Amino acid sequence: MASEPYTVRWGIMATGGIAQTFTKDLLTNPATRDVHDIAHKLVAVASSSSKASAESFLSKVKAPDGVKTYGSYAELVADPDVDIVYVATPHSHHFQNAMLALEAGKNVLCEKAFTVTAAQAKKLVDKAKAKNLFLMEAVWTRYFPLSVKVREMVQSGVIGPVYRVIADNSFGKDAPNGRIDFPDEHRMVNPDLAGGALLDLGIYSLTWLFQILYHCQPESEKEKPNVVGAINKYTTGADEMTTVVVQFPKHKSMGVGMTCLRINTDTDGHNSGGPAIKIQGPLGEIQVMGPAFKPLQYRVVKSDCNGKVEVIDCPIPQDKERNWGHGMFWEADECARCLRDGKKESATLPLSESIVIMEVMEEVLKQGDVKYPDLITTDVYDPKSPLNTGNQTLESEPDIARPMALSEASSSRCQWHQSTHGVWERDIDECEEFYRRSARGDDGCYPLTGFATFVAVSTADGTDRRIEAAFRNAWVRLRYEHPTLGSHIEDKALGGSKRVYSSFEDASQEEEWLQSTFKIVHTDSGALEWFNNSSPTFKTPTLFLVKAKAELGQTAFLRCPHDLTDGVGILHLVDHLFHHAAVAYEQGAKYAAPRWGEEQIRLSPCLRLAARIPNILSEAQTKRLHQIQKENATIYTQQRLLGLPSSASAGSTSRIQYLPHYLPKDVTDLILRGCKVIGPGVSVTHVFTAALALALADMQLREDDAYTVRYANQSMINLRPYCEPPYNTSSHVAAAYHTVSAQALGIDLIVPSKSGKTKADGLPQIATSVRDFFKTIRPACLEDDQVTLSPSVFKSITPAPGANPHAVSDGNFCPVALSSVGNIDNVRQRG
Ligand SMILES: NC(=O)C1=CN([C@@H]2O[C@H](COP(=O)(O)OP(=O)(O)OC[C@H]3O[C@@H](n4cnc5c(N)ncnc54)[C@H](OP(=O)(O)O)[C@@H]3O)[C@@H](O)[C@H]2O)C=CC1
Ligand SMILES: O=C1OC[C@@H](O)[C@H](O)[C@H]1O
Repeated sequence: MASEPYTVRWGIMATGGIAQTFTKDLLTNPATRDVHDIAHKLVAVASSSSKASAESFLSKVKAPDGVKTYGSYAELVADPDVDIVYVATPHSHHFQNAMLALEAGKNVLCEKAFTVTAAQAKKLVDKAKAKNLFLMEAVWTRYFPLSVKVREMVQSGVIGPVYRVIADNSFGKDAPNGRIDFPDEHRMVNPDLAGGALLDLGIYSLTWLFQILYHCQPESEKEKPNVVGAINKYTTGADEMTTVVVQFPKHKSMGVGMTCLRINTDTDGHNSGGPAIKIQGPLGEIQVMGPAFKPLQYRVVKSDCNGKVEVIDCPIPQDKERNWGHGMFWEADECARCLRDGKKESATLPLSESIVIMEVMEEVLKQGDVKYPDLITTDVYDPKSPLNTGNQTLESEPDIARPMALSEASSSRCQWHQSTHGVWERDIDECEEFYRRSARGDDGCYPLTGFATFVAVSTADGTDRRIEAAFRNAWVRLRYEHPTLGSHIEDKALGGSKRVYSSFEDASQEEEWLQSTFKIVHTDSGALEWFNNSSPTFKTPTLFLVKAKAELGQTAFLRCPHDLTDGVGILHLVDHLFHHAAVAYEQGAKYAAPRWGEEQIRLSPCLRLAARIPNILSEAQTKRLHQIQKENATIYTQQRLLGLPSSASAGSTSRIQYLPHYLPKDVTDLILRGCKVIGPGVSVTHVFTAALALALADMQLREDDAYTVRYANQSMINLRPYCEPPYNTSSHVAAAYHTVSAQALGIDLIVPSKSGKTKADGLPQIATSVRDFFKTIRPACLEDDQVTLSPSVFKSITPAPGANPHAVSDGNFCPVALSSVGNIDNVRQRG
């Protein structure tokens, strides 16, 4: 009678996609793949989000009764019934999670990519050795009988010495507008989760290069490769297309490994394009049909075969009772046999080989300038890392969903914290990054300006000096009240950007700041003319007090980088400035100077934090984002779009020109009454947007026949009211708290024919459509999509690093938008 199989007791860490697939494989009957010497038992599963997730996981995988569920990874690794932990979290988490299990004395099977850096991989290996535990990277493909057979053929010299291996593992996820069809938060493209083509998919191309060119080298001749890599980066900063050349000079061999998120290895889904992997020797080649991670067929093409290609199918055995079989059970079987035989690593993928592969990937990412955040690249183990805890504390065991948990984790980097004495810093968010990258090269920043003109009532001697002194004091006070005005963005040493604020330690520092940011300007032209034609570029918030010879009044121009405030915010700041100036003017020499060093408590957080936007979208939100992006794509692509014809901008200078329009009260009243006549809820903004579209239609070239054009635009939404207190108040107006609507507005208009009407028409109907659109995008609450999707929307329109955001790709089309700050009376609260 055959002896009882050796049974391994598994603990599953995480409840995502691959954890389910793997566990379903574990639950298949080994006899269905002709395995009788070992068996698997599922004893526990843990979710870092909640115990409920672990419970729902069990029903999804149709687990037998009696499997334990945990709401934290820490509890799983402490379970004495677990022999081995399968780590099925994103790459970003592998080092901390695997270490958590090893430290607790558990054997570990860790999903690929093993870690984010080679140093992390080495630390795991050292820990496993020190604790005498089994550790293996879950590169399941290596354990396919197909892989075993191909390695055997190579080693037996069927095609002679292998000189070259070419392998590709690419996913066709190209999407409109330069996007890739994964939300930016998805682990495939999100740098916070170590996303990118190489670590996720390219690793399989490297698996083929390595299992043939490196693994099959005799031990005594093992040669690490030279590495050359090329990377195209995606807007998130992760790699979207990567090619790796590994060269083994002593063995006269080379491998080319490719991966991409825009094109498919297998164009038609039937492998008509040929093999994903070609293993080439002088006597022929072995072709492996893709996908590289789950190959089901290989072909042997001998140089003397006269067109007779040997084709071998290797289907994955199915457990008919469970109606399942994916191919991950073979790596699980390997773990079981190693544990049974007391082996601490798998000979099929030795740990030293996993480390060399990590070194290769790290080198390629370095050559391509892909950088991951410190939190996930550190090789210092921290059991309390949010990567281990999901930011839950075991004591309270809150049952919170993942989005908030991660938001907390990454938000810790977005929180202001003191870095050195008197200096505070925090990471920036997507909104700030958008404005930062949208700056034109010749401007210091993406500028935003608020200004107001005033007339001094007094003509007494010294009034002018008193006004100057009042504005100077008011400017200092404004910065003290809104210290973020004294901050700037800079690059972090290890990638990414941060906002930095330095307080003043003495009067000379305050004076130095005033010298560079408070400017009195005397001009012979008008103030606005000076602004349009002569105002200098600036990098940090600057106040220009302009005295125009020909004008009675003076004008204060407050200029800020747009990453630091928004349209509504700058008006509030101007309002506050004038309030302080009035008080300082009144008080004269008695006006109290601020006490620096205590203002930092008023530093404003980024929008993501102020509105408590989760870092990860829920499944439903992701779906909605996708849906909206699809709808937007049709809005922007299915019609001729309305813009300024190139002739309209002929002769214009590159400087933005501000043109004031003063409407007398009777005209304003007429417009307001007209809005009401059009329909309930129709506002000036709606009517002006409609009028803008019509004016543009009037400017289009007339053709013999009338034709349809589309006015398309995404409008700005003020999110300040939806931020948490106190960020919803005017105490935090030195912060960009607005967003671009997720949905695009698309309105079709008719450009009349040459012989038709003189003007395009339909204003009431267009204004009503604009009103309806604005209704749909107005956030109902903090949890509204417009708030939650805001970072994703900003990310999707952020220019790629190094790209010129102002380059016009279509000379005939220059989009036009109307930005409205609404009723200014709402802003003027301070008199
Ligand atoms: N071998 C293979 O064929 C495949 C391997 N993989 C690998 O498996 C790993 C996981 O991939 P996959 O299952 O597709 O990913 P999923 O996003 O579907 O699942 C990941 C799981 O990790 C846990 N997790 C913990 N922290 C986070 C976080 N901050 N963000 C997201 N998830 C978190 C979650 O489980 P919980 O909330 O329960 O803790 C989540 O469900 C990756 O390393 C990937 O490379 C993926 C697909 C195929
Ligand atoms: O390991 C993997 O293989 C299959 C892919 O679908 C997945 O993205 C990747 O993680």
